[in-house]
Amino acid sequence: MSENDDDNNNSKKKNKNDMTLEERIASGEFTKDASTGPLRKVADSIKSALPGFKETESPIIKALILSLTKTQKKWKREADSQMPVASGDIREIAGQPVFVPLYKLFLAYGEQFVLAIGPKKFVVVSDNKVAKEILLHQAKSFSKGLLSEILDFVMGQGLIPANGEVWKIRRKIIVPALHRKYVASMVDMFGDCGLKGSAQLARAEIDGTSVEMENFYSRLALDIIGKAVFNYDFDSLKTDDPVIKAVYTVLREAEYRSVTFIPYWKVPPLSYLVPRQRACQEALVVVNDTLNVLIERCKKIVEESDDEFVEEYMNKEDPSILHFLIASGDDVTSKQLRDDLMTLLIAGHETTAAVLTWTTFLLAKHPEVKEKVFEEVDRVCGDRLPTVADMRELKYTSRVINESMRLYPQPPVLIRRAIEPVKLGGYDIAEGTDFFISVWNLHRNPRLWDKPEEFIPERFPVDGKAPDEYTEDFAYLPFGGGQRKCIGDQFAIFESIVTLAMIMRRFDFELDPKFHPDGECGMTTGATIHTTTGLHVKLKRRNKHGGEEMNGEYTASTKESLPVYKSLDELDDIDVASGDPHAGGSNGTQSGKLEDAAVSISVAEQIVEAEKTRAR
Ligand code: HEM
Repeated sequence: MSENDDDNNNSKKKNKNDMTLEERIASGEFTKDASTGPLRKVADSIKSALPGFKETESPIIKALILSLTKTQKKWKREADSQMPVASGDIREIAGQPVFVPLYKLFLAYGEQFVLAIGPKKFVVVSDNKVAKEILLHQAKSFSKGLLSEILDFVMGQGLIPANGEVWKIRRKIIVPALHRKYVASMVDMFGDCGLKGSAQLARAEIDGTSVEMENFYSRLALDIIGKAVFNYDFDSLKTDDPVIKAVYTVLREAEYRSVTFIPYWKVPPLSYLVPRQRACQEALVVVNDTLNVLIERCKKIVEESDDEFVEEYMNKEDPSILHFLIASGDDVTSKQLRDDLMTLLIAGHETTAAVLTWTTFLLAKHPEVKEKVFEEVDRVCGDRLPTVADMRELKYTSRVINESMRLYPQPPVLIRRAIEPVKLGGYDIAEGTDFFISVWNLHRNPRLWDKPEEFIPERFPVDGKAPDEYTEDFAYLPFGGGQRKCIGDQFAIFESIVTLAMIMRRFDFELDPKFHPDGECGMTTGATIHTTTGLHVKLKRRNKHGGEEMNGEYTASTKESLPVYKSLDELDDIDVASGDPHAGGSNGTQSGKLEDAAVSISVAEQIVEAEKTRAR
């Protein structure tokens, strides 16, 4: 090859490197038939080498062309029985939320294709019938695969990553804990937390400052799930304590690992040498210490109580899932119990926070929908906290949440691995194949949805059944489907309805143009979809129908000098060196707070030391 050829190739490569994924799809790079392309090229070059070849009488040339055409057709038939392959390099999916390029590739390749990134291969599924096969009919042939590997450090054998017998046994034990009476009792707790949250928002409204709602919902959901799972009051709306910091460090690490392609943390020295890995290990110690103390405390209470364990058992003072599990006589190691609690904490926290964030974003962008929600919450809830009975009446609000989960599913992709050979959508699949079921693609597939990109809560009529995987034939999977379906779906829906109703009963809101000049907030992903900018809204008190009681509550709460909470990033600056777990202002005497949080504090102090060393 001459130097000129080299230069030409380089410049071609450079141009390709500069192209966006859309331009590369449009250029046909991905859709060219790789199996027949070379033969077509040979046939074409013979034809162009013989300008008058149509007229040629040469039987040899004719036979050659005929033979090439036949082989080309045979190869094409064979290629059609293979799944299309989108091969590329990591550029196609790095640096952006993974579900975005997967959607573009789905439009180019169809509803089932292989994504080959370097040595890794995944089958990407955007077809509801295939999703139904994987999740429902052939569920036993699939494990959580990569997800189990990614989440092992934090969830161990918890319900989300567990497989086989462990999963079967734990699911049977945990599901009864979320019984009807439990979920109903949680509605009151959601209301109490919503009230605290509203007070926080009222303060910002009076001050005229905008509120970053993604942070707000994350903290509110953490407070709720802490109480619901192990009766621990994080009180994160008011304080920034070391346990909260540790929980967020672990959560962020779980998200980071789920989007990082090279699992360097598996290399033993790196898990200690890389600062973020060391911080994660230390945070895990804090979280585990806290969980151990909670487990021991709960065991003691159960031992001392003479409650009889019956179906739908619930302790009035402590209705938590942990209390149910211990009272049920669940004979399990502390490690397994910790894995279960940690899994419930993570599963129930960021998901609900993300649903509330994106619902608020969509409502801010659609004032006509917002007005309808205002009308409904005013009419149904009046000036009292929402009740379980209201859940059936707040129909339009529910549909708004249903539609928000269609446009922004949390998580946007489900992960599976075939543990034996399977047949799917006419293709033979080998054991060990990894799958991405793109819920994002399913929820926006133009074959399955009318105007898929538009926010139309009315697509799910209020007088019809609430949409789920069965009403929509697996085209709608906000909580997954089949045997691994979410166990907290009802809990999460009620939590979202109550929180939204409480906030919207009290406040109107719009995007703060200072932070969202283009009306957008960007997307980035870990396990759930986050915004890139935060969700900054300006609040305006609603007093159209506000009765005395609510106005009273509003004034009383705003009199208290509530601290405006830190952003999640600012958690890194929290001063835990003082050893005061409630340095943010709380006196640490609320129900459920650990008296002996000192166990964690000493470890937290070490974290601070480690960070200081790192900063130096
Ligand atoms: C809006 C909030 C929530 C959303 C969108 C959501 C979504 C999901 C999805 C899609 C799955 C299936 C994952 C898969 O098939 O790979 C799942 C599983 C699970 N979810 Fe949720 N979830 C939410 C809230 C909760 C809550 C509040 C809890 C607990 C209190 C919870 C506990 C779980 C557990 C334990 C599993 C694993 C079930 C199993 O594999 O057997 N989730 N969730």
